[in-house]
Amino acid sequence: MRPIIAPSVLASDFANLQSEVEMLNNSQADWLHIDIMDGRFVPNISFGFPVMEAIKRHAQKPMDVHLMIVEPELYIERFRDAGADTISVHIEACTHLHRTVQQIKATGAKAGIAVNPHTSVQLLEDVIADVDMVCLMSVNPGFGGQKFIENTYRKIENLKNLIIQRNSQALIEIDGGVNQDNAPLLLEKGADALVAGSFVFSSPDPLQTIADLKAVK
Ligand SMILES: O=C(CO)[C@@H](O)[C@H](O)COP(=O)(O)O
Ligand SMILES: [Co+2]
Repeated sequence: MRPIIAPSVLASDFANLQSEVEMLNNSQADWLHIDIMDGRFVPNISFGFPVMEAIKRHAQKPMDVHLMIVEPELYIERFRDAGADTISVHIEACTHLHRTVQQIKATGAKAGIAVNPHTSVQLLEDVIADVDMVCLMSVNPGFGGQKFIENTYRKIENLKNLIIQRNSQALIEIDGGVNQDNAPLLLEKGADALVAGSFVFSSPDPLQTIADLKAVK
């Protein structure tokens, strides 16, 4: 199976957001990855609802929204209204994770759980059957352009085993430092979806870079 490619709009040129989104529409990207940072869960602030709605007005592909915010349960419906197709919340930010997953699904969005590099995937044991996706962070969240953490390969294996054991349909998404060099092994270990920000938008030809990632086996 060819990977799902989800370029992260965080790395795009915000002064030319419409043309960046149109480039993604014309590319082989499957999803638009939307990074929401609140300056509390992570030490950075990205953008909020008005920008997301502006992206949605031009996007012709599903929006994969990665919430790096505390108390995400307060904003799930608003992110859905702003155009989210998948909403991922961090396990580290949710006291009542099971409830928040049900809340996301009740909006009609797909539910994802994002997991920081230090967090064991075993903590997902009792919720994995309920989710559509697990977003494994392969950098510490908060910034684009960071170095990929190698331990991610082992975590994919552990997560894949858990998904099989629990008869879950969850997709495995890898987020942070993804490039053409690490993509083959990520897919071999069991990744389904690859987020790529700086690798795509800093490349001389983003359309070709996305096509090259899509072609990785
Ligand atoms: O969630 C995050 C960072 O917190 C990511 O989605 C990054 O935005 C991916 O960017 P690169 O590491 O590919 O530059
Ligand atoms: Co992200």
